[in-house]
Amino acid sequence: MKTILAAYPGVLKGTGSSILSALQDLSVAFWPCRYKMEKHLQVISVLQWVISFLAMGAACTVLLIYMFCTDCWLISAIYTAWLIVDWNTPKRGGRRSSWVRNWTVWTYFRDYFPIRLIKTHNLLPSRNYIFGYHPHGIFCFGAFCNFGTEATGFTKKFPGIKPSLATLAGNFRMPVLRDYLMSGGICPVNKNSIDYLLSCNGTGNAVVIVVGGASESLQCAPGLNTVTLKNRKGFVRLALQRGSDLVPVYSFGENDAYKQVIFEEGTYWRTIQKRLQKIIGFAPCLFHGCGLFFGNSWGIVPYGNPITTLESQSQCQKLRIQLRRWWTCTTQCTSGPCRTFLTGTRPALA
Ligand SMILES: CCCCCCCC/C=C\CCCCCCCC(=O)SCCNC(=O)CCNC(=O)[C@H](O)C(C)(C)COP(=O)(O)OP(=O)(O)OC[C@H]1O[C@@H](n2cnc3c(N)ncnc32)[C@H](O)[C@@H]1OP(=O)(O)O
Ligand SMILES: CCCCCCCC/C=C\CCCCCCCC(=O)OC[C@@H](CO)OC(=O)CCCCCCC/C=C\CCCCCCCC
Repeated sequence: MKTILAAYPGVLKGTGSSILSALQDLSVAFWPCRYKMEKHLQVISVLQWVISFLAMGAACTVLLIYMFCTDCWLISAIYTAWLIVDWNTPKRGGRRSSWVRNWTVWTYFRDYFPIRLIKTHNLLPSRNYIFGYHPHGIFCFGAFCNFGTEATGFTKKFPGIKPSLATLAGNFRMPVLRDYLMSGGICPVNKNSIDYLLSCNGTGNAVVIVVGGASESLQCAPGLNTVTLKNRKGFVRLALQRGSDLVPVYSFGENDAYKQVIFEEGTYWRTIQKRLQKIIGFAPCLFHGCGLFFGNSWGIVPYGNPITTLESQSQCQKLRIQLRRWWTCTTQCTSGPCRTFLTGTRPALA
């Protein structure tokens, strides 16, 4: 504000200088309050989301069951009936709400880090896409903000493309959370849900898969860019089977949101973490961010480090040519890794 006011001193010379100094005093008086208010709103926006991520599913489930034991049992009964009727909606394209995706709270969420989405190539609404997103980080802030909301302007940058961020199917068994997730266009990450979007939902679909998944979140720490990709071929197989294009997406800074105690492979705690992850689906990461009131204290508020998400060129054109050669060679060989590939249906290579 001061810079703008100072930019016009020539215009307000003489009698105007007292007005200018009064305006500058006024702006100084209000400016820190406005700036602080913005920062507080940003922290609250991120904190409410992290608490929702961690506790909304469990909390709503407990509340629904508890309400059955109160005078409000009818509300629980009606919602439960709705849940049964609506059970498969998440796997059938969900229920996206542009109103929820455009909530102002997501702009404060974006500005906290800040999160930026950089477009490098156009995408065609006549095609379907699988975005391979990396890295997971702890809570996939970049994936959620860019593809679960309109805060970074996805629809403006990619007109005609509908992003569907894929997350663990277990989330869609949680009352209220399932509806909240679907409003952001978020869908289950299982095969039949992705298949539906790529083959029964028209074109212009972009299914965003955080390829490394929960196991990749166990590898994240500030400054590290470890991705879990080696044995992950399912998303490629799906793209080939459905004739969709693959788009690599990388979020620089995603791993800088929290600090994590990373246990060495083979140690007792690492084994416990991986076993738990297999059982419960999500990764029991030992992480911390900063506190709510004191900057140097520990808490679940992420560190405000920039997250820059880069959407790269659709790789399918190159991939198609390579795979055409690979497919030709595999159909002539009957042993080795090719057999694995041969068991899949023939990719729809154009
Ligand atoms: C405006 C709305 C506001 C709402 C706000 C609400 C509050 C916030 C609350 C809530 C969170 C919001 C959401 C944030 C974002 C979260 C992001 C995630 O959830 S990342 C986890 C999902 N990504 C994966 O699991 C990747 C791996 N999965 C896949 O690629 C696909 O599932 C698929 C079908 C392509 C897998 O194909 P294949 O079965 O051939 O598997 P192959 O590519 O060989 O990879 C094997 C790995 O994939 C896992 N996998 C396979 N199917 C899976 C499935 N259905 N679910 C989970 N993992 C699966 C396996 O466990 C294995 O992982 P192993 O190596 O053991 O750690
Ligand atoms: C101020 C209030 C804060 C509320 C804190 C409640 C604590 C709840 C503890 C554990 C529940 C965590 C539920 C996580 C739900 C995950 C939903 C999801 O979709 O995750 C996606 C998944 C794959 O992408 O993401 C991850 O796996 C990344 C890690 C998620 C962070 C989980 C951190 C849990 C930390 C410790 C858990 C301790 C072990 C819990 C055992 C539970 C036994 C049933």
